[in-house]
Amino acid sequence: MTVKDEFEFISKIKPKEIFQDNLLVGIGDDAAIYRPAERMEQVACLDTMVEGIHFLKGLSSPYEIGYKALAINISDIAAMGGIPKYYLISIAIPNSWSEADLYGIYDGLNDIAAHFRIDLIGGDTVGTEDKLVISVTVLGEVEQSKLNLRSNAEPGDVVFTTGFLGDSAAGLSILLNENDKGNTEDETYLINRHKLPSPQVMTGRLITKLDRASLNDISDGLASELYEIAEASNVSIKIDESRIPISSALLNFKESPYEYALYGGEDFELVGTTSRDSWNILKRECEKCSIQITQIGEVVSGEAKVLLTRENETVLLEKSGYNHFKK
Ligand SMILES: Nc1ncnc2c1ncn2[C@@H]1O[C@H](COP(=O)(O)OP(=O)(O)O)[C@@H](O)[C@H]1O
Ligand SMILES: Cc1ncc(C[n+]2csc(CCOP(=O)(O)OP(=O)(O)O)c2C)c(N)n1
Ligand SMILES: [Mg+2]
Ligand SMILES: [Mg+2]
Ligand SMILES: [Mg+2]
Repeated sequence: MTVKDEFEFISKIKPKEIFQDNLLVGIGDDAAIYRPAERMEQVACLDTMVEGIHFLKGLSSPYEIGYKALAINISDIAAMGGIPKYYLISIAIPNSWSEADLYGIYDGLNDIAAHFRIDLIGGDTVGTEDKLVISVTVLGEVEQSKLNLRSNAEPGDVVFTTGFLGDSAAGLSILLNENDKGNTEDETYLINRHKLPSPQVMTGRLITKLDRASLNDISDGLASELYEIAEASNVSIKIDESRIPISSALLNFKESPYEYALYGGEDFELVGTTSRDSWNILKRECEKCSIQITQIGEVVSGEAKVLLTRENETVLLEKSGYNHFKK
């Protein structure tokens, strides 16, 4: 690794500002200690990004890699309706990465951490011979008995999603396939949707206030996330393709954008279900906060499956999406 001194490196990446009052011991001892808030459940998640699998060094800057590594984890906390509070980083660094690259990664981490007011409380730094690997753990809190589980869907529910879907996959396709990348405003928008996701914490918090909701963040693609909800809840989900929210940039990029929206992944938007009454409340609350949220279908009783209506024809949606071991 190109870091000259592990201890100097750690002292340089130690945050200058602490956001959470309940942090008792941060970076600098054997482990961090924080005091959990009363009447809240603790929520924890970990996702890893691997060079060559989740990003390519030539196509994403260190800043973007750091930013996304934390964003995708905050997104999992959002999918539990939680408030992200603390994070830990494990980073394995090969020789081909310079010290400046590493500080770039931490600049990206710091920016999104400051936005959500979450504190870096620890981690681990090791050298490796091959590719850079960055693992992030995020810890957060959510109100007791208000858990937005994948198993919470019930027949009669409205199926909804936030934001636009498919943009990230289109951005990746531009990055991988086009010689002149990001020449137009649309291309720049799509590439940024891929590199700098916006975890939907505020929407997750609004959903936590509802009586009951099932919720997932979209990392592997809409189809895959819907199947997870259908299987965990043992219900059928019916969606209408024409209701899937597609950005004008994606429409301009691709005549048939739905493949990206259904199977592309890495949107880091939320998809979920809730009762019709709660949906009306949620829609109003989102409108007040200028959050885009769209009904795309409904839950019906029946075996665990996902049905797609396309031009008046209803078909079984292919259970496909990103899978690390099926290429
Ligand atoms: N290697 C592992 N060891 C233990 N638990 C794991 C491992 N990989 C995934 N999990 C757990 O399996 C569940 C599903 O993981 P994953 O599909 O990666 O979720 P997500 O798509 O929301 O990031 C989560 O509860 C996660 O913590
Ligand atoms: C170079 C490159 N190739 C392909 C992809 C696409 N890709 C990689 S991982 C992934 C799915 C999400 O990652 P995963 O590790 O499965 O996240 P999780 O579901 O655990 O949140 C996708 C769509 C990419 N981002 N970069
Ligand atoms: Mg995961
Ligand atoms: Mg998830
Ligand atoms: Mg995830």
